[in-house]
Amino acid sequence: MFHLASSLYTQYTKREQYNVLILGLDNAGKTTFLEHLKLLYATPNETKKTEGGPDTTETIRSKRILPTVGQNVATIKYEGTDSHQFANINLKFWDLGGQKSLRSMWSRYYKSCHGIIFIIDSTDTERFHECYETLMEITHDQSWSDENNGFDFVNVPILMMANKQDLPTAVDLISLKTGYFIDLVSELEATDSKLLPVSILENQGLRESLDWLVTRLVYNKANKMPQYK
Ligand SMILES: Nc1nc2c(ncn2[C@@H]2O[C@H](COP(=O)(O)OP(=O)(O)OP(=O)(O)O)[C@@H](O)[C@H]2O)c(=O)[nH]1
Ligand SMILES: [Mg+2]
Repeated sequence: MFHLASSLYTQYTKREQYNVLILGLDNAGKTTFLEHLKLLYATPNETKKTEGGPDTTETIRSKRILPTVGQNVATIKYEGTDSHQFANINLKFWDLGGQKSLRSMWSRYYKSCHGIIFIIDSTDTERFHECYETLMEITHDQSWSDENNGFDFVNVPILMMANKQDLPTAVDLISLKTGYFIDLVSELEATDSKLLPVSILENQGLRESLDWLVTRLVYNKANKMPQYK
């Protein structure tokens, strides 16, 4: 009885926290994305920002973002587009360096993550195959295997963001799905995944992307319990 009461108390007074990894090749836009999120959403210790908020695009453009060596971490208070849905959720993001020599470090974070955001530079057609191979390595990594649960494959939702859609050379979503990434779409069929077009720099599609991810994180709770903070 005490356990039941205490777990109900926790559920109603604490926020759920989900850990999300931001992965992708170097120059995809991962750190730019994290910087945008920090401007778009309040942090757990802040109150809600003023109506309208800062102009994220101009603020981000004025920042000099260097290639990441190591990690950037930030936690935000999630607010869905529909404010009644999914209240009391924190998202903790890890933005990891995407250079080839740094990718072997990613798997250390898989066990503790609840979801993955994989960012693709939609203009970098020469490296689409590398994107595909990198995603396949992530989903088949042995760190996911868990004898207790019988998993030997990725068991968290994967949101792929086809970034830099503001540029004229960007490949659009349909062409990506039916052309360059057709194998990817069929390989990931059984996985909880989605490919969405975005422009991080222009702040296009970011809230919608997070809404999809949060819905899936909550749906996957039975496999990966959130932390309560
Ligand atoms: N045009 C355009 N440029 C973008 C967009 N998002 C990011 N960039 C640019 O892409 C470049 C790389 O961005 P980063 O955020 O540093 O990329 P990263 O994925 O963190 O790279 P690593 O840290 O090396 O793994 C920067 O010059 C950004 O301004 C976008 O939506 N549109
Ligand atoms: Mg970076």
